[in-house]
Amino acid sequence: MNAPPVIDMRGVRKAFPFFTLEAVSLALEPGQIMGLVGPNGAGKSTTIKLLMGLLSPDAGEIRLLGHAMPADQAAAKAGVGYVSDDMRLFQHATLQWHMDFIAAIYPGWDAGYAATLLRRFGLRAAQPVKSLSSGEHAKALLLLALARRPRLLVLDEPTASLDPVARHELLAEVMDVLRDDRRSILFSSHNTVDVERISDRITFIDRGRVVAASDKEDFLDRWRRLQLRLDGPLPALPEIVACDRDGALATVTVDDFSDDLLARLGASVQAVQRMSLEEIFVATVMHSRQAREASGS
Ligand SMILES: Nc1ncnc2c1ncn2[C@@H]1O[C@H](COP(=O)(O)OP(=O)(O)OP(=O)(O)O)[C@@H](O)[C@H]1O
Repeated sequence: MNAPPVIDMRGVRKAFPFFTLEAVSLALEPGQIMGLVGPNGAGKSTTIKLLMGLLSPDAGEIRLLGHAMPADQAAAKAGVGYVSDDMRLFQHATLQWHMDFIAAIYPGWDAGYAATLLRRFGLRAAQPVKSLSSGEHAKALLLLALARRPRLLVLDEPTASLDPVARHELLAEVMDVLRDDRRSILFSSHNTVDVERISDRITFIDRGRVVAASDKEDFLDRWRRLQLRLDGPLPALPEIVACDRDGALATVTVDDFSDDLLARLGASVQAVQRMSLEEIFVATVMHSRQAREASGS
């Protein structure tokens, strides 16, 4: 029998006075890492707070490790390590105090791994939390979540306050977690380089809606930027997402690229370029905004 999804959100809606998260569905299988990517204010943190039972949905269903949320959140959270950048530790206590506190609550606490992470992250257990820099604070939160060895890690913008070296170390640790193929990770970011590096699944979200969701490799395989020389108008093909034309020369962005598409373009193709996840993200968001503006939604 297949293991149930670790995250299963269906048709979730949450309305705030100036923002609505609408029809959000997410599914994450055991052993996978999903990047939830969106611009500022897209609804990433709101989605994660709904998933963690910190907000109640107006509509839709949420299951976390098989438990209905928010009703069964105590059972679900025993298996989830959650870190967000608005979390605060006890300012006057040391990191060691926090490690002892978490170890007393969670039976899965791995003291050896915590000691390894302390060294790797360059943290000192005896240091009071109030004297940590913001990057050290972020690393301390991650250490406390990782060393519990949870089945699911939920990381809201885990690399936002880290320098490039610390980001690299953190992502290496995160990937290490997945050596155990029953563990899974959901992390949100607007850093597409990080997401491209470590994700299996990617969900793009913009203005409260999921605008694309796919395996990372599918995204990278499907999208291309074409340099064309055209004699007449560009044919209206469904794969064309954007076109920047200057006389006979055009740069065309396409989704669902194929050799057959090249034949249907009826143009002289000067170059076919693969696109980075960042370019795909920007093209997807701009295309979805144009479609929404055209339909008035
Ligand atoms: N408790 C709340 N009450 C009212 N509005 C809220 C509340 N929480 C979030 N919002 C609004 O919901 C929208 C989405 O916020 P959210 O924090 O989910 O975005 P985000 O994608 O995580 O953004 P960022 O990358 O900037 O952190 C924003 O416009 C925000 O103002």
